Amino acid sequence: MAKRKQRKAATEQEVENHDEVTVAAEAGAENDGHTAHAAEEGAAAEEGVEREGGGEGEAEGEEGPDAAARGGEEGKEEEREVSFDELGLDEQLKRALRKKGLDKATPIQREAIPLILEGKDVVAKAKTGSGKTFAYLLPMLHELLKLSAEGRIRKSAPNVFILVPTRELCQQVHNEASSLLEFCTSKLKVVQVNASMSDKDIKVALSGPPNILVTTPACVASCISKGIIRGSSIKESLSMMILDEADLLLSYRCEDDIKALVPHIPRSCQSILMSATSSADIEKLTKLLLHNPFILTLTEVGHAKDDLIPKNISCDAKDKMLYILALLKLELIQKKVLIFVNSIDSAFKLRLFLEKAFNARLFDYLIATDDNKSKEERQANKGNKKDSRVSRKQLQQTLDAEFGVVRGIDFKNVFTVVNYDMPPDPAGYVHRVGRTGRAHKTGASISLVSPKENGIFEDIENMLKDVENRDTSCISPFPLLTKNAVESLRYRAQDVARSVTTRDIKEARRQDIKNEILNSEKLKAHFDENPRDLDLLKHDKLLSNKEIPAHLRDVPEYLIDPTTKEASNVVKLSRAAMDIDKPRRRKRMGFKGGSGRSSDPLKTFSAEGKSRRRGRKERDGEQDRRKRKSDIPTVQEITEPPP
Ligand SMILES: Nc1ncnc2c1ncn2[C@@H]1O[C@H](COP(=O)(O)OP(=O)(O)OP(=O)(O)O)[C@@H](O)[C@H]1O
Repeated sequence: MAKRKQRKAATEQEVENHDEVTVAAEAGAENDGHTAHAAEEGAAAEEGVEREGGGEGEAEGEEGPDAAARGGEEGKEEEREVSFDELGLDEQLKRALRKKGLDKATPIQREAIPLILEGKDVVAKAKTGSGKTFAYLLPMLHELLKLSAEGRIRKSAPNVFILVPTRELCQQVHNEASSLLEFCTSKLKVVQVNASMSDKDIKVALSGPPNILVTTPACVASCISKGIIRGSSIKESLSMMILDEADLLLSYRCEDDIKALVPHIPRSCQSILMSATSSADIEKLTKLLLHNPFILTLTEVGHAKDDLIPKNISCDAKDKMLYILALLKLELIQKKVLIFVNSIDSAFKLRLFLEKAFNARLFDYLIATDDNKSKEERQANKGNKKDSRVSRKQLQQTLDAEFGVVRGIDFKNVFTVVNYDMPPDPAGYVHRVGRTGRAHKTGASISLVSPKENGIFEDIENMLKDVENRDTSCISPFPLLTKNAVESLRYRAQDVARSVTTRDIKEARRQDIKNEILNSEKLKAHFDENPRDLDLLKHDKLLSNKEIPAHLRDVPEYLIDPTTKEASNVVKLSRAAMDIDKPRRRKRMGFKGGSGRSSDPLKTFSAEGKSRRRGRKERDGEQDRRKRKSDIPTVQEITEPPP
């Protein structure tokens, strides 16, 4: 009841404050919540909300305006902190949250959890890093714990499907759910299955069956078509379906797979859609899956306003290596650093360049790609119908490679995102910079902008101005890097860059694919049956293994200009203020080095495979020791998944 009063008050505030509900005002819609979010969501959602209001009486009628208030009043709501204890969650979950050190709900959690607990279908849109995963996991687990306590769990198929676009996200969501369940005494089972697993492994994972299945639409559709999951069992058991990163699902060509699932979803199933950006795809999915959904839109969708400091540096395209070297070598940006480039070859090239420039193979820097989508999509669209199956397969692989490792992934404690290459569109920028400034944390982003990229830079600036309702630029020039500092490194950068040849890049890619193959679960059976293949693969020769030129290893003191030294000291001081270098804190923040090395790449920045680590154990130990001694910045890269 108190909750209803609170919502009612918010509604009244909103009615007085028309201009905050910009979408409704622009659409010329009436001043109520239904129209406010319906205007953004399109006719389907509007109809949905109206049906909800009309069909379920007065209480439901109150919900609509509430939605608009939540969407438009986020600035005010942000100040009202709500602890998890106030949200009526199961005691076991509250304890789990306490153990994880989480106390206050983020705005999306504060708004979405009560709605989901009320049993509503919900479309929730909130910026990247706003805590959407717990916003659905917590109420979902609450419901399952309740059913379990009452002995009402149906057991012919999973009770909950969580569908995400990529296998990396499967793993991440699975880990998040497990991290909560490990503190619960009631035994609920969560599993993740994805297309890289063999049918046999999938069957084993699904035996039981688990309560919660985290998977991709393609994988669940394939399980149904192969009879691994029976449609009739889904109808009997499924009580909730969640689509996370829903704005990306359809760009992964998942529409047909989702459609194949629809006939098996029982009418009583509660559906939740989570998204970082608004798009026509969300509307399509809403129509396809949800009944009378409650649309929850938190403003500043996709952009962190107070918790992210965006900067830019103008430079020639050919000088980008020089600039990135200057930024990292002179320690002008805060670690951890996630560097985006626009192609896999560029990622390898930059990795080899930084490895040689830093003379190290461990990593505080992570290089990621995310660009090929538009190019591949264009190609796929060009193809005729006959080719469409092949294109789709190729596209899927490419898309996995580009977004799988980046969009939606919660890289722990990334402080700085660097756009070494500018993203192809503003949405790409939102997803990239969203890897920092997550939850209640701050972060920074730095974009290296060449004259050719001025167009996209302006588009991004305009988008940010619109989001923040400002006239002036939101991205300001990066102040810490002087011309002198850059020039002092030019010779060295050119020398190292020249030493990275096309052959080196090919070799690095080959090595990477080799490691993926060696670590592939899917190929394990093949290697067991064909040990000679494994042997050949293990012992093939390196194409090139050049030493790093000794004179490029360290920047002599006299080369660093005083202003840069000062800037570097400022960064170091703030690093010290954040306690990053204290061993315990480093460990908590997922930095490598020291004991207790974790193998979770999402937490540690390590993307190394198991056997590679085993094989290099000794050398790694030596490198760790060296790293602890001198805190050498280190490099690693994310590239494509195994074929
Ligand atoms: N209430 C909270 N307090 C502090 N940290 C939180 C809270 N909720 C979630 N987090 C942490 O915030 C980070 C971001 O959460 P999450 O990945 O759910 O964001 P998201 O909104 O799904 O982002 P994206 O759209 O990029 O996927 C995670 O590391 C998570 O553990």
